[in-house]
Amino acid sequence: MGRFSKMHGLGNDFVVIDARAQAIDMTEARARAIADRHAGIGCDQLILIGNAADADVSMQIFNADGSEVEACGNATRCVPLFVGRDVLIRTKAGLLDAKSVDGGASVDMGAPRFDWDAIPLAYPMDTLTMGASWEELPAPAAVNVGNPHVIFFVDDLDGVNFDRLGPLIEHDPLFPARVNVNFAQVVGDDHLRLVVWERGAGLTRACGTGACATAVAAIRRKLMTGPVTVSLPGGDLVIDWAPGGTIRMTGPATHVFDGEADWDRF
Ligand SMILES: N[C@H](CCC[C@H](N)C(=O)O)C(=O)O
Repeated sequence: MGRFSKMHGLGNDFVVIDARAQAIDMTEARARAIADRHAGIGCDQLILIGNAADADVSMQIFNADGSEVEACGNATRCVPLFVGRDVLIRTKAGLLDAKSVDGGASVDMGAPRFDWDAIPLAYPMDTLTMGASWEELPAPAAVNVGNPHVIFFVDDLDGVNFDRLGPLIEHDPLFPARVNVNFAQVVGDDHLRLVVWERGAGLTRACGTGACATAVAAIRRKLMTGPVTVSLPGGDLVIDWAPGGTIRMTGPATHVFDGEADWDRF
C-alpha cells in the first residue's frame, strides 16, 4: 500500500505522494484516475515529491486531466509543510525557494517571461495588450510564470460566463500548449479579484501561478504598483514583483489528512 497526503492552497486541492519513499510509475492515465473525484481520490492536481541532485526535493505536477505541467503555485506553498522544513524545489519551471511562514509559505516563483514564443503563442504578438479577442472580452495580456497564462481585466467579474469562455480560450489554437485563463477585476489600490479557468483542471477555488501572472500583468499595465492582494474564491494571496525582478507569492497552505492507497488499482 502507498501513502499520500491530501492538502490544499486556498481550496485548490492536491493529492501529494512522497515518491522518495515509495516507487510509483506515474502515467497520464494513472494521474487522471487518482484525481477523479468519483472513481478516484479526487484533486485538482496530483503532486509527486521526489529526490533531486541539485535541490532538497523535486516536484512533479499533474493536472486532473493527467497532463504533466511545469508549475503550481498553491502546491509549491504546501511543500515546506509536507516535508517539515524550508526547501529548495527542483521543478520543470526551475528551482523554487519555499519558506514556511505563519499558516503557509512564501515562495520565490522566479522571473516572469513575456516574449510571444515564451508564453507560448502560435505566432508573434504583443503580449501586454494582445491583438486577439474573444467575444465581448477586452484585449488580454499574456505572461509565462513557468506555465502559460492569459489575463483578461474586466469591469464586472460576476458577469463573465467562465464555463463557456474558459474552455473556448484554453483550447484556442493561438496557445499551442493550451493556457490557463485568468479573469480579473481591479477592486482597489493594489487589490484584484480573480477567477481562473485552469488548463487541465477547469475552474478551481484558487490558482497561485494565475495570481502571480495577473499581478505582474496589472503592474506592467500600470494599474497598480504592488505588493498586490489577489482575492480568489478560496481566499487571498499577496504577490510582490517589480519589473526585472522575481515574483514573491505568500499565502496559506493546509494539510487535511493522510491516507493509504494501492496505486496499482489506478
Ligand atoms: N493548471 C496549471 C497547473 C496548476 C496551477 C495552479 N493550481 C496553481 O496554483 O498555480 C497548468 O496547467 O499550468
